[in-house]
Amino acid sequence: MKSAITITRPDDWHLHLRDGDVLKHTVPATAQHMHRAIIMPNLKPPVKNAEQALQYRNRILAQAPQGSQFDPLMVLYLTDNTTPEMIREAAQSGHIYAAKLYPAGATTNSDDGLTDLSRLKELGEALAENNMLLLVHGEVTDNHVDIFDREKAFLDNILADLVAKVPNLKLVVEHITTKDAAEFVQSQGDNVGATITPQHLSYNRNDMLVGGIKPHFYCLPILKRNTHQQALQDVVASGHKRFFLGTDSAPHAKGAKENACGCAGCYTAYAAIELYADIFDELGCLDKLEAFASFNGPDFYGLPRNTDTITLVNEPWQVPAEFDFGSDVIVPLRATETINWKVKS
Ligand SMILES: NC(=O)N[C@@H](CC(=O)O)C(=O)O
Ligand SMILES: [Zn+2]
Ligand SMILES: [Zn+2]
Repeated sequence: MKSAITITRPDDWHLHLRDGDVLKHTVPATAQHMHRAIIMPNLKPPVKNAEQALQYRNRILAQAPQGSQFDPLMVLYLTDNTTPEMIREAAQSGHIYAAKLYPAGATTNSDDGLTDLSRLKELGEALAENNMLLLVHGEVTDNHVDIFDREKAFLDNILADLVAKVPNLKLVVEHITTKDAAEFVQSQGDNVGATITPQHLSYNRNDMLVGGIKPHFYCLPILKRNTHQQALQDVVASGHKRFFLGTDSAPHAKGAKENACGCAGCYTAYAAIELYADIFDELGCLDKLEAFASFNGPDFYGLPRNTDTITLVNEPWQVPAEFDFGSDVIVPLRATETINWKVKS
């Protein structure tokens, strides 16, 4: 068994930092080991234009630890009022790399998301022209579509068509959860990639539902059956270069998770790279960790790879039961459990 592994410094290509006082906690958690992170714009209210994105970026940078090189890569939230001109302005700002599609109603703070998906062609063309990516929360929201089928329905009914209509658009299917999504991305050309979270690699819906309902496993898209989990594990173990690290770390206060109507999202940023190292180790593919965490993301985005390294050592440690975020208490994924890998400081 390996006792240490040194990899190029990773980045997180899908992260929720939230806003306000919690930035004091969320920003250092990610900045401790990640150089860059794609910052999700689903605030209340959302980050809808370049000016709001740059202001949000400054609030994030104000909380980065002294001497940190942390670079928040900002994202525009697409609404029914987003115009190609707004996309151009965002591109010119120098800090906004992508726009995010939240089908209205699909997930946390998506109410202002796009309702008229026929506009995707026009918006996608504007993004491609400005060298920006489209990031998608890939689930349909139709009431009659079962929650476990919503990702596949989105690929079949919306995404396949968009890729065909705007083939030069770089597009990331975020936080994929199904064999269908893994196959969809593999079947596409170089402009379609995907992020995979620690929770979707580690768990399936039995973990969430057998023996009692466990709200800290509830995230969107929802955990699927074990055959889908297996397909995600297989694709990372294969080392496919269009799949990369995106934690989707999405903290919600303990009381909002342990609730009659609990919020969707798992908090993983406290140990992001360690969680993935644990999973890859268990899958017997630690040799694939560096590309997944540190090469595939920047290569897909067309950004330089990081040049420094981090070292992970095999030193088991126990995850706290809770993190104190000032006025909120956050229960992390794998609370009280043991993680085998630790970044050497
Ligand atoms: N993944 C989640 O379950 N929740 C995310 C939103 C999202 O990424 O869909 C959040 O912002 O809480
Ligand atoms: Zn999402
Ligand atoms: Zn997310």
